Amino acid sequence: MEQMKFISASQVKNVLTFELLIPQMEKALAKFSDKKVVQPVRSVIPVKEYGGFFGLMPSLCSEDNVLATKLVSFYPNNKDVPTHNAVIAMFNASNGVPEVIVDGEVITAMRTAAVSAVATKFLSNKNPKVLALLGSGVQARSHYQALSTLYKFEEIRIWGRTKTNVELLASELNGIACQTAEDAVKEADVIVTVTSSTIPILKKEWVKPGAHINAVGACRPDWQEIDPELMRLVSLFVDSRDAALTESGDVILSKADIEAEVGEVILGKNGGRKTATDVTLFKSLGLAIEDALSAKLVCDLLSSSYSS
Ligand SMILES: NC(=O)C1=CN([C@@H]2O[C@H](COP(=O)(O)OP(=O)(O)OC[C@H]3O[C@@H](n4cnc5c(N)ncnc54)[C@H](O)[C@@H]3O)[C@@H](O)[C@H]2O)C=CC1
Ligand SMILES: O=C([O-])C1=[NH+]CCC1
Repeated sequence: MEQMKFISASQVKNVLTFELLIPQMEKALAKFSDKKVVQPVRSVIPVKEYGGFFGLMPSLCSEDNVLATKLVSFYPNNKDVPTHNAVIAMFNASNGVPEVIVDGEVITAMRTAAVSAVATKFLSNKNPKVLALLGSGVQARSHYQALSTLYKFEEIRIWGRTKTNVELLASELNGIACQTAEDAVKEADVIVTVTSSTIPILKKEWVKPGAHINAVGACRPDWQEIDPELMRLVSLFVDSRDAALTESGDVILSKADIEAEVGEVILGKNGGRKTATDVTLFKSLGLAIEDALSAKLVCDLLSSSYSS
């Protein structure tokens, strides 16, 4: 057997851009909702001693000849190493031989934000001007970059649990560090929740009519980021219905009705936002096919850069 290749985080960073990734994630969401992907809801085992979790995310998309699995850990209490770590193992779909291991840290950071950018493109009102970020970690930075690929925001408002991190991020993004989550979101057209909170941090009363929310944290059935009353008010879109009903505390505990998968909106099977004053919310949990198609894109970009 040929020696298996390894693609490092810095190699991923060198070739992957949001301009390339956002359209790829649009295709991933559409293929998923068009049932072109074989993918079980991820299995997750808690690592109770350390407050961590370990997830297995396999997927097959025969039309792209992609057979892969992401292995991802999330340890929200980590201090000196990243809280999310991953590898993506790519197998040859025609004979089952493993071919490439791709570092999954940068892919997880970028593909999650690229997916939120796609959801925002299909669900938000046109020309959003004020962006609010609740959280100041890896995904907050990545979401700013992905959304700024599509929109020119006039104001970036940031709130988080740790004041110094919020101030640092605000100075990096030329944004406004807010004292409270309410201050950050009350004028916002697009709101992104990217925290490791397990209890609601975004309240219904603060959100202006017409806003769009990307709710990205709270990936356990007993964790929440969003006030249940807000969940019941919004038009709710998800990446996967099955995953939302299995993994999302925000969906399960609020008993909010799911309007559609974002992939169904992309495919034209659902009309998305109904009125300019609706509040739309995309509940993101992360799909294995997003990782598989991102890793394929990285492999294709690297092989074209070697051959040119
Ligand atoms: N939907 C998806 O596909 C993905 C979701 N995620 C989720 O997104 C969230 C953010 O991830 P990262 O930015 O990579 O993590 P990170 O560790 O870099 O940042 C986490 C942020 O949450 C804040 N935080 C932690 N506990 C909090 C609390 N109780 N209240 C308020 N803020 C709190 C931290 O101060 C920090 O700003 C996590 O919940 C993570 O699991 C991450 C990757 C993919
Ligand atoms: O899709 C993903 O990689 C994750 N979703 C929540 C934590 C990690």
